[in-house]
Amino acid sequence: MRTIHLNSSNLEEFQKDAIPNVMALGFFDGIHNGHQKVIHTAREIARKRNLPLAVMSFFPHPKTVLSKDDSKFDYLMSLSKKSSILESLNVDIFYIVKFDKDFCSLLPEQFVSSYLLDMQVNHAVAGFDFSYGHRGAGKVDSLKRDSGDLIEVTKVKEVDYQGEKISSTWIRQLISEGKMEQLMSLLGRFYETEVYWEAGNLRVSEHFMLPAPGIYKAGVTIKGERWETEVLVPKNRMDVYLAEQGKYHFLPNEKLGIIWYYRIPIAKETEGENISII
Ligand SMILES: Cc1cc2nc3c(=O)[nH]c(=O)nc-3n(C[C@H](O)[C@H](O)[C@H](O)COP(=O)(O)O)c2cc1C
Ligand SMILES: Nc1ncnc2c1ncn2[C@@H]1O[C@H](COP(=O)(O)OP(=O)(O)OP(=O)(O)O)[C@@H](O)[C@H]1O
Repeated sequence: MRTIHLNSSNLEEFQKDAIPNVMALGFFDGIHNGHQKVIHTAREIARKRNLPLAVMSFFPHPKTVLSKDDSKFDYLMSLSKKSSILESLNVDIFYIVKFDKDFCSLLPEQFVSSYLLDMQVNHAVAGFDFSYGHRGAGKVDSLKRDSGDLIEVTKVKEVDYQGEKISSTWIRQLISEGKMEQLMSLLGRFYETEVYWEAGNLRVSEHFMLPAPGIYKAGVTIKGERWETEVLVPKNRMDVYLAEQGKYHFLPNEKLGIIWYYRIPIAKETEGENISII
């Protein structure tokens, strides 16, 4: 899979380089079951039309550019984690478009012309609520018209769970409430946080979330190895502590994956205490 960072200054070079493709569109933070439906639909069309499958996503998240509130945005995964999952879904080209003030002021037709038609998109696939162009004025139902009827469009119906739309926002909320056991139904897997060893602590990597403070049953993965243990998330939600952490010898900046299963209920009286499982 080729990963290409697109922006207004290198766009022309990649327009020249582009080949006819089928493209899935959206931010895809977490690559949940709704996102997977969009990507699988696009992959099926690409296979039938014997064209490469592209995914076009944006970075940073539109909300960090559009909203006045500059509080930290809770990404579910880093771009490299998103890239490795897209590769496992047999995506051929992953475009990451720089989402900045200039980009977000593009009119819908301008976005379709420069980022889809000029990038040789023959067939676009997006979910029912995908929006594009200034103020999100472009909707998936207007995409074919905005392309002058040159792009075939497939709209993916809402994928819901118990009647609610599966969304990255819902997943962020469940993680912040520590309801990790519910994520399998929305993500199709347990949520995994990347952490790294620094100066005697396991710190959360950028663009990953930690669950609410508490003690969790979790899987730990490092260099292909995996074992089950308990993991403490303290109130500062910056570091994590593995049960019997002292017995491991991690290298500086060594990365681990924490796969969260469920929060272990603890008796009320010990709630506030400095729980030591180390
Ligand atoms: C080229 C382009 C420009 C966009 N400009 C805006 C914008 O000015 N305002 C906006 O609210 N959304 C804009 N969006 C839509 C955002 O990508 C996002 O879908 C929208 O903010 C709704 O977010 P949601 O996924 O949380 O519903 C733009 C999208 C694209 C592809
Ligand atoms: N539950 C869903 N069912 C069908 N399509 C979806 C679903 N959720 C998102 N999509 C589609 O997947 C693509 C990526 O979605 P995107 O990440 O932009 O939105 P989201 O998952 O709703 O995230 P957020 O909650 O942050 O807005 C878009 O085309 C969107 O329409």
